[in-house]
Amino acid sequence: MLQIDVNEGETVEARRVRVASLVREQAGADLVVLPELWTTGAFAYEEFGGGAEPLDGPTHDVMAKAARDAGVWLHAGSIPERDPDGPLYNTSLVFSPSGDLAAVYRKIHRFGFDRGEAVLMGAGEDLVTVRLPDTRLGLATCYDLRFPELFRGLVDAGAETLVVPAGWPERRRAHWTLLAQARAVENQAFVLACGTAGSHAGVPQAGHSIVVDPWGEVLAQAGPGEEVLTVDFDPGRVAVTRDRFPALKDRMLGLAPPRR
Ligand SMILES: NC(=O)CCC(=O)C(=O)O
Repeated sequence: MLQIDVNEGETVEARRVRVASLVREQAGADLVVLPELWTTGAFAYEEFGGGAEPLDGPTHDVMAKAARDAGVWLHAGSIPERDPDGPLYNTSLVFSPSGDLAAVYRKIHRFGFDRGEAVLMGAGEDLVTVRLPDTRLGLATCYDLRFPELFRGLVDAGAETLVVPAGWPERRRAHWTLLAQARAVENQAFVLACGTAGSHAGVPQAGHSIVVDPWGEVLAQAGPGEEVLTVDFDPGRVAVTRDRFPALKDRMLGLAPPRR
């Protein structure tokens, strides 16, 4: 996971080139993950319009090439997407090792309540999973981490590794670690939660990207600054955990609401 520093002292163009080179350095990895809105910064609301790009825009092109050059699956984090026929979206892109766009996920839960992303961007409507050779990824973005029903939907669709690019603020770092572990334990899945470092629009970022296993153990956690967090895990542990402790099979679906 590449925990990118999103300070304002760097242009979007320079950051794209720098991040592409970091991706290339990961040749030999199976999967590389980037954070949410790392081009503009997740809280740089004024930059969303100017920084927005179509799905086949410059970030797509640079990241497709980086994935191909490195020969890795690449979750390229998210971009502010300009849909020619609609609003902006906070959209994640996943590339195969041959550089093909394998999946697109538009963030479903927008952050900001009555301001920021919540009013500037449209809400995605579709759950997205991606088949990799050894696991199925389930895609979510940042604030989505607070909504367990989204993750249950991904698990029902076969997800075993839940990938959460984020731009999580330092102020709520305790929630970040707790929620990443909760989503892993309740879904008996790996959680790869990749945040940003630095500060933008006056919002210090939490960093502390985290990898949690299906038993809720933290396999690796980054510090506060820019960092490449490398972790080795066996995706087969999901099936073993679900088999030995089959709590997911005890779900009681369709419970009736209380009578009064
Ligand atoms: N970019 C985001 O979705 C921020 C989410 C956040 O700050 C929170 O859930 O807390």
